[in-house]
Amino acid sequence: MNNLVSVVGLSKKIAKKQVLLGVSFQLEAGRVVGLLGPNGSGKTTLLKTLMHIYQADAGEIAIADEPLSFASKRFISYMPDHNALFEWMSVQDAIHYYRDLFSDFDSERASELCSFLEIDPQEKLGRLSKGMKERVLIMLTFSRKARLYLLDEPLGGIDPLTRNKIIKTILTGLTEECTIIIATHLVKDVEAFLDEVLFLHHGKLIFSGSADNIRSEHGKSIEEWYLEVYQNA
Ligand SMILES: Nc1ncnc2c1ncn2[C@@H]1O[C@H](COP(=O)(O)OP(=O)(O)OP(=O)(O)O)[C@@H](O)[C@H]1O
Repeated sequence: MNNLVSVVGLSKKIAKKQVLLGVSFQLEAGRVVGLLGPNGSGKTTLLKTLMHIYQADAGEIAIADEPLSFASKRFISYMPDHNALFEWMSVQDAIHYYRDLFSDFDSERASELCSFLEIDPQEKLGRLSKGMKERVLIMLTFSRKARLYLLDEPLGGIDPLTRNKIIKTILTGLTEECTIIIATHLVKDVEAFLDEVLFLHHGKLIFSGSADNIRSEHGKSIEEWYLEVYQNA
């Protein structure tokens, strides 16, 4: 099977700090991938580089067999780790904003997700709690029919009920044509539904592999394996 994402030798410096160094990995379509690592390990920087917000200093990135360029954004749906929308907007305004920006935006799906996630489209974003803002962002992200979904800490600081709804939304968004990358340090919260993992440590990829192999070859949960790999890094 062809790779949907190919990253070879990716390096990136920010403000003279080497944030990513020689990162290489390949991902097939139809996978949920955990981009895991402690605070400051480079997860957000890697997602922003895949989203073409940051330019790599070195390395090659290809998405769906095309070298990464500004045009790649047409098939990448990105959920940032904070609300990047305007506080004065209503949810409905945000839906219209996304619909105008992205030709793959599915308004019917947005409406279904608003119902499922119990989002009131008339509500102003500035008045929503953190958990409700996360629901709005996940609704917008998965209302697009993208090939690659990049989610930055989608479960950080939210209650278990909201977390379950967000996880269900992520899993119903998975098709054979797309891949979902979830950046998080909350390994336990995501490990049950990951197909692959990437472990980042001080900007280097110190482990990549399939979740099934970790369980069968090493006889460990992903969290146990994560702790062991980082203790020895
Ligand atoms: N704009 C910036 N200016 C200076 N340093 C930066 C900037 N952005 C990131 N860094 C540094 O790069 C490193 C990696 O940051 P990054 O946000 O990618 O890590 P992360 O794994 O996503 O962390 P977290 O889990 O805390 O969100 C950190 O040491 C951070 O301080």
